[in-house]
Amino acid sequence: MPAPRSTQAADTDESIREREIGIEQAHLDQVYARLNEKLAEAEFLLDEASQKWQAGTPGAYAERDAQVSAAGRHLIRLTNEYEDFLFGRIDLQAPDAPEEDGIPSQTPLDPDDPTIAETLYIGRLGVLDAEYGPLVIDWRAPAAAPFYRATPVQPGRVLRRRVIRSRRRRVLGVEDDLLRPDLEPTLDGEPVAVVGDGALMATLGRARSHTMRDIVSSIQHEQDVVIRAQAAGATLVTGGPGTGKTAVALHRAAYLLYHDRRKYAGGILVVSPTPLLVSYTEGVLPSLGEEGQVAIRAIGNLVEGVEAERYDSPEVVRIKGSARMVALLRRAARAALDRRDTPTELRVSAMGEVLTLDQHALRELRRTALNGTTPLNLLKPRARRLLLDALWSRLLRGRPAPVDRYEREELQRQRESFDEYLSDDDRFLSFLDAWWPLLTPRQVLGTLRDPRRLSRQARGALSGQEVRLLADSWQHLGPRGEGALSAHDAALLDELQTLLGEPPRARSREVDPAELLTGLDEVTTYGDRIRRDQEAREAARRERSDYAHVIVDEAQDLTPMQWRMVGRRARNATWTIVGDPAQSSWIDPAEAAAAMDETLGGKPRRRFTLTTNYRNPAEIAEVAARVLAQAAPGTEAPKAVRATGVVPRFTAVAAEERMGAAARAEVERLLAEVDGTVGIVVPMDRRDEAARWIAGLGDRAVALGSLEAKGLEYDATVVADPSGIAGESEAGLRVLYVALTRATQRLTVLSGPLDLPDSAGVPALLQ
Ligand SMILES: Nc1ncnc2c1ncn2[C@@H]1O[C@H](COP(=O)(O)OP(=O)(O)OP(=O)(O)O)[C@@H](O)[C@H]1O
Repeated sequence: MPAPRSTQAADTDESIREREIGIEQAHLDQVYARLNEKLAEAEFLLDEASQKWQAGTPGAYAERDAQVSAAGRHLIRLTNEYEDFLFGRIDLQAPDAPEEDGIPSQTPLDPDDPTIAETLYIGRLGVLDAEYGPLVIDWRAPAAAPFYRATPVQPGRVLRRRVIRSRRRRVLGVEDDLLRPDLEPTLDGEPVAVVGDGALMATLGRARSHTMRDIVSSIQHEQDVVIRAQAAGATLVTGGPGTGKTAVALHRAAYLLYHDRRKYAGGILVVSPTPLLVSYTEGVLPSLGEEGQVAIRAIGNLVEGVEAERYDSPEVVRIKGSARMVALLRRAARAALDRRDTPTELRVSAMGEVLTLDQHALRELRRTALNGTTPLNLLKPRARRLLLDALWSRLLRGRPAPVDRYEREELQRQRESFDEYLSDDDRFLSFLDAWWPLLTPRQVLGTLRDPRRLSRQARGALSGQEVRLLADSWQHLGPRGEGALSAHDAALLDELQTLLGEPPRARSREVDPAELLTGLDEVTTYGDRIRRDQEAREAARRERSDYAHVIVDEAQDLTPMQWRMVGRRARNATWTIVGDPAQSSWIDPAEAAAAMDETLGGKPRRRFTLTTNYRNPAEIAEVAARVLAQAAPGTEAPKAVRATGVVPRFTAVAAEERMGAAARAEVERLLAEVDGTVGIVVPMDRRDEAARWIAGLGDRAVALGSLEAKGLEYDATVVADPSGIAGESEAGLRVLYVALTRATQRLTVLSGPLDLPDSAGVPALLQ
């Protein structure tokens, strides 16, 4: 909160501002001079390393590559960070104790001393001057914490906090908060200057684009506590819309990497609900100097090779998401071994005899093989062994048992050559492949298109109506499961993958060392080197299935099946889980909460709540709260941090056919009123229609289905057909709450006759 301003007798506000900007400019110039030296150093290292190719030994190549890669990364970081590099300053009282383990004391020697004894600058990365003194402190370092944590109630040593706004190399402005105005702090014997109206409000008022910005210069106290919380077990964060959960989660990823890079080298996975939210948030981590170690994935794209392209109806989601699917899939996987062309008899000749296993015998063998929980594809060797045993018993049938050691040894030798002979026998081998086929998850899913088959696997788990809905949702799939899938299908595929196991892979080709050398020779330009480095990291990330830390955004929407899927990637991970039950579009939040609980197992949990809404002005938050009261009675809405004086507009059309024209007119009006983006949110089945309504209005305007709006925000939003959104499913009111909380400046609610608007155009749901 902005503190009262101290006055400076002789100077005008403007000249004080200019002078203070000049002071910060001088510091920034110093920082850039140092950064330039560092850049030159990184470039030199790159050059030097790339010239080492002549050294010729494998060791020299390895060393050269390591240097190229390290210097390249350093260079990327430096050039990335060149924008808006330095953003904060704190002026501190003298500490009561010296630093311990590099962490300065946060308590003052004398709380009533107005003298500023130390000044620290905070930026995106730490920069030391040539004498190793700190020119800029990394925002994640312990010494930077007071920049975020100090409040007038608990100022610690901070007398003045300054946010510095810069573009490229120019300081544009400063915004100060005086934490102890009662003391009238002094700097070098002069009263300290205080400029501006508070940095937070200036930030919140800025126009939004289609990508999220980092909040590194204005993280608030309660958010900072979460970002820096120790990552043991699971960190659970709840908070209403706009409280910064997504922003905090991403900054926490950057913080954890800074804090313990080695520990998190195993990678951090951020699970997001939609691809739209992934692309919206993707730029935040690079802006914080972190990207390589963090994978941000939509929940539907977590399974390698699967891109969720379809949406399921809420009724189908309810079935596919439920833990009841586990038993069904287990049965389906086993049943998939039996296909129309599965052989019903095995007939081979060995040792001069024809040996046969009939359908009954084969069925018994399969039952024995399936006993236990080993993944099916890994059971093929066991199936082979059981077949050989059974054939051997057939061969021995009627023969006398061996009587002495010599006969027993002879029999053993015969058995070995019997096994050897059949293991090479084409007939036996093609029988084995047909009788115990290696299955893919898609193949098993494909078998469930058949309602009769599905109904057999679903006995006791699903009702007849549920079986029909499920089978219908897969009718478009081909016989081997080929075709577009939904995010919920992806979780089923993942479950199947576990049930089936990875079929043994073809061995990778031996690499000719000469080929490697040619590859190195080709790496000539800086761009090549960086690209190769990035490709290698990308490949490593793709292969990764066990992360060191997993962050789940919009966790309230994960179904039990999705929790199982994410859990498989986090067996040894610590967690950060952020969400808001009042925004859940999953029909049974209690079942999902239980699934989360099971996934986390015995891991210790720490809970945090975020309470301030930084997105919606109070006027919009008030309208949303009316739906919250119905959607999640008893839930407290977060407190909006600002008001704009602009109340939401309610517009109603008398006939449904007029909805399109009215929506277009409203979007046009809002485009003229705000500088940034305008989103129109409609029920899921109207999103194509809505896209036509706003066709040609430019890329500042976007049409979204209700579920696609999750986590996103726009300068202005039109929520059309609110009762349509609320009626989409049993979770519809919560989805409407999400839709109503997307705007940073303006909101229009557009109703049709079915919304039963009153004379002021306010739909029944919001009256
Ligand atoms: N400390 C802050 N300083 C500046 N902006 C902030 C701060 N905290 C949050 N914001 C802004 O508020 C908006 C909402 O943040 P975010 O999307 O992280 O909230 P959320 O809790 O995830 O919301 P939802 O639950 O609706 O998805 C974003 O524009 C974010 O940049």
